[in-house]
Amino acid sequence: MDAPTRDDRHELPSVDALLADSHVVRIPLATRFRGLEHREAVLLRGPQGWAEFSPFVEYDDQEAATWLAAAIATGWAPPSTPALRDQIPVNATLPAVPLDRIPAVLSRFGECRTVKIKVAERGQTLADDVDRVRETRRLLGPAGRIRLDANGAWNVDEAEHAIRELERFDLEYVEQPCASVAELAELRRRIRRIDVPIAADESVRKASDPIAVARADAVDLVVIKAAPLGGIDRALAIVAEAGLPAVVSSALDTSVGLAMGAALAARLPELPYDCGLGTAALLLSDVTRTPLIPTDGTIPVAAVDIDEDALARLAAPDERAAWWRARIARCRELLVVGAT
Ligand SMILES: O=C(O)CCC(=O)C1=CC=C[C@@H](O)[C@@H]1C(=O)O
Ligand SMILES: [Mg+2]
Repeated sequence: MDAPTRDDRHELPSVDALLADSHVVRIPLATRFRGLEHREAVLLRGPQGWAEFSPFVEYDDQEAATWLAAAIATGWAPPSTPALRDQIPVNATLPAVPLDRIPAVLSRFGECRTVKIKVAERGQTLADDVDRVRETRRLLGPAGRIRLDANGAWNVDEAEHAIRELERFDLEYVEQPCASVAELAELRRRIRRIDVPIAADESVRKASDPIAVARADAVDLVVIKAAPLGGIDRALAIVAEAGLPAVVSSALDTSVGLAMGAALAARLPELPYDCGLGTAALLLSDVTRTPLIPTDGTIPVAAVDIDEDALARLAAPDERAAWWRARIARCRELLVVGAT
């Protein structure tokens, strides 16, 4: 699979065109997630509508350029395939919070039947994970679905041990239990007898070859994120080539980025799992008056109406805005180089 460079259906917009109607926002999170208390993002208005550029600040320009390709594909090119559905079932996402905070965090997501729980958090133990999963199962009841995400933090022995401890809570799947494709393959071989599927996330979105994990037969399903994979068309191509069931998930985006995720989920031929697109519930504010917070466990597939007042209210400090604009210019340059 080639890295995304430029889309043949549109010229790469100039830096001036990209920044002409751009707004850098800094949004407080309701719950610390991924070590973050604020989420920074740039909203860009292209001829096709609003797009989001929000690679995490620690990512290098090469990795961030793929997110810019996704934003350009959204704001500057019409979708190339039709949507197949207009509502997307989503999961609640539970950060590694203390037990007494679980009900408050889950209540932000409304009536979701599925919860993804973060495990293997730095500074915590397996006992903390067991307690968090047990409490969530108690709150959700036996019909609810529970999936875990370890963000690659376990080695193979730790992952095997943890999954054997946690499987009694009835797990839908475990996302990225180990970091490398080789470890995932080894883990999958070891736990073959217990019925806990393994999903790849970082092994898809951060890999130079996003199909390698599927080719190695190392996982049962893939997690797909539109922004880090260069946009909807490229993500659809990756799912088709991987030949595995896919879960569309967010990058902790604003509702504009979530709308791109929903548009991707709407275009997958099959959608067997609830998607990780409920994360507007983790933000204390958003760039629209109608944020994509789940209602009855779903979000709609639709463009988002931007609230200009919110853009002003959430505007990032000047030095952060300048940093993001410079980043966009550098990333665009990388897309130009990649295209020649
Ligand atoms: O999948 C979900 O339920 C929500 C999205 C989510 O978990 C993530 C969003 C952004 C960054 C990641 O650390 C994290 C993930 O690893 O999947
Ligand atoms: Mg993940």
